[in-house]
This record gives sequence, structure tokens and C-alpha cells, in this order.
Amino acid sequence: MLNVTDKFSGRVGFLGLGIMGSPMALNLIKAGCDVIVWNRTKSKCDPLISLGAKYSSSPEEVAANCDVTFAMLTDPESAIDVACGKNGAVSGMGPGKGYVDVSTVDVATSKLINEHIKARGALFLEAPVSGSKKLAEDGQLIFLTADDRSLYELVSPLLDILGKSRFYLGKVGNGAAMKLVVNMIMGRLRILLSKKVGLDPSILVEVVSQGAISAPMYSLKGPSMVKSQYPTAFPLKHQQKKLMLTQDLRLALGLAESVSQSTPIAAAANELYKVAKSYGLSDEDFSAVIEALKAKSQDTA
Ligand SMILES: NC(=O)C1=CN([C@@H]2O[C@H](COP(=O)(O)OP(=O)(O)OC[C@H]3O[C@@H](n4cnc5c(N)ncnc54)[C@H](OP(=O)(O)O)[C@@H]3O)[C@@H](O)[C@H]2O)C=CC1
Ligand SMILES: O=CCCC(=O)O
Repeated sequence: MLNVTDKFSGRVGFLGLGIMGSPMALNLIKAGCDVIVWNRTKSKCDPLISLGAKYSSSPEEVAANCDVTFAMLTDPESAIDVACGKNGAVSGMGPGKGYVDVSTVDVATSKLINEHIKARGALFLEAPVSGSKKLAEDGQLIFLTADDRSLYELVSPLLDILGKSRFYLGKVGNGAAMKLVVNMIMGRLRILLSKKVGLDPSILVEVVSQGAISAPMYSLKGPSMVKSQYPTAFPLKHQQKKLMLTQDLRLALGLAESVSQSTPIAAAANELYKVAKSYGLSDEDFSAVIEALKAKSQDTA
């Protein structure tokens, strides 16, 4: 049975070792956790195996061998596939086990995975994160969790290794909704106007970062955006993902629509991300969206 203690002493599974998953799994290993990893592309497991992680050959095996299994996958489609597909984690779940999905997905996806996990007598926690590659490396993520409270309590010591804060938001879907709202706000980052009116954009970044409207995102992304450089931390394609059902901004717009909330600025931002994708910028950082704005302003100049 799962026991709630100050320190998590069970075995931890980690599925999905991309930009976010790899540093998160690494931080658990560094903290002394007994970690089993799996990734679709097996080579991404190797650096972690060399640092002490064990490997299992499918999500099912990881879940069967672990007390708690984390998943950090691209989108709803991959999250469902890894959890509920052939040799998926659900098949390895059972009473006394927990599944923590830290991917960014929509409410319906989270509910679906929750149902499958619960049907096996196991516990489910959705826990998408706010924060990007650097904050994942530094163990400074913010967890937006929902659903099973006892699993939340149980994995809190692990969330505290990976992050600087955690919110428990109640029923399943609330974590996914909170994450989409946060990303909707983030999608509006822009610094172009200053340059057009003859101001130095790097000074704008400095002024904003010292004032009341300061946001860490401006200080983080602003300096490289000014130089038209976009080192990938959060790929643009994930902010405006390909499939109709799987993109953060489109999902956020769907969420707003479901409660008849008008979000014209987010809708306009979504259009710019689409344009940026059409320029081949999908694998650049999401801040490369400014290139779409630059092109638009040339069109209208
Ligand atoms: N990057 C960021 O700044 C942030 C990202 N997020 C969210 O975290 C999640 C992961 O993002 P990130 O790490 O950047 O993305 P990456 O593209 O770097 O990693 C995605 C992971 O999902 C796996 N994957 C994708 N499709 C499948 C599939 N069909 N079956 C099995 N595995 C699959 C990939 O495996 P493989 O290696 O084989 O391709 C990889 O492990 C996303 O939901 C994203 O929105 C949240 C906060 C910040
Ligand atoms: O989902 C991605 C969020 C990226 C960030 O918070 O910097």
C-alpha cells in the first residue's frame, strides 16, 4: 500500500525524456530516488542509465515495477498512447500504485487517462508544470495539480525536488485548465513596437524588468529576442501544436469557448503562432513568434 511520509521511499518511474522529462528525471536521480526510465527513442535513456537509473522496455513494465510513475509527453495524443495504448502504463497499474501525468494536455484527455488508471484500482494525479527547460534543470518548476489528494500528499516530496511550488486545485481537469490559461497569457509576449518607433528594444527589456509590470519571461526571453535568436527551451510547435485537439493556445481557446468567454487577444496570438509555423520555425523557441509579427509589420509598412 502507498504510505504518506515526509520522504518518498518507493520506486519512481519516468516516461518521456524530452527537453523537460530528462532534467526532471535527472533531478530525481541526483536526489537519491530509485528511478526507472523509459522513452520511445531509447537512446535518450542512456545518459540517465549511466547516472544510476534503471531501464524498462515499455511503459507497462515501468508502471508494473514502480510505486509511482510520472509521464512527460508532447501532447494529448502521446499522453493517451503511452498511458492507454498497447503495452501502455495502465496495463502495469494496480491497487497501491500511482500515475502522475505532468504533460500539458486538455481537460478531456486528463479525464480519460484518469478513468483508465482508476479502473485498475490505482490513483491518478494530473500535474502539468509552469516553467521551462532551465527551471526544470534547476528544480524550480511550479506544479498545477488536481485529482487524487492522497497521491498528491504522497508525491509532494518528489514535487519538491522538481519544483519550487505546488498547487492542489481539486477535481480532475482543474490542473489542465490552469496550465492552459497560464500559457494563453504567455502567448502574448512581444517587444517589437519599441524598435519601430526608434527605441532600443534591449533598454525596453531592462525598463520593463525593473517596473511594476515586470515578468520573469521578459527578462528570460527578451535579450535573445532582441538579437533574433531563439535557443529552444519550449518549442514553438508545442505552443501551437499540429493536431486540432492538441495545441496549448488552441486548447486554451477551446476552454474559453466552453464557458462563453471572449479571448480576442489570445485568438490573435494564436494566428501569429500559425504564421510562424508556416515560416519553418516550429523547432525554434516559442519566442520566435516575433518573426511573424516582424513580417506582418513589413507587409503593412
Ligand atoms: N519545453 C517547455 O518549456 C515546456 C514544456 N511543457 C510541456 O511538457 C511536455 C513535454 O515537453 P518537452 O519536453 O518540451 O517536449 P519534447 O518534444 O522535448 O519531448 C516530448 C517527449 O514525448 C515523447 N513522445 C512524443 N510522442 C510520443 C509518442 N507518440 N509515443 C511515445 N512518446 C512520445 C518524446 O519521445 P521521443 O524522444 O521518442 O521523441 C519525448 O520524450 C509537453 O506537453 C509540453 O507542452 C510544459 C512546460 C514547459
Ligand atoms: O508550457 C510551456 C511553458 C514555458 C514556460 O513556462 O516558460
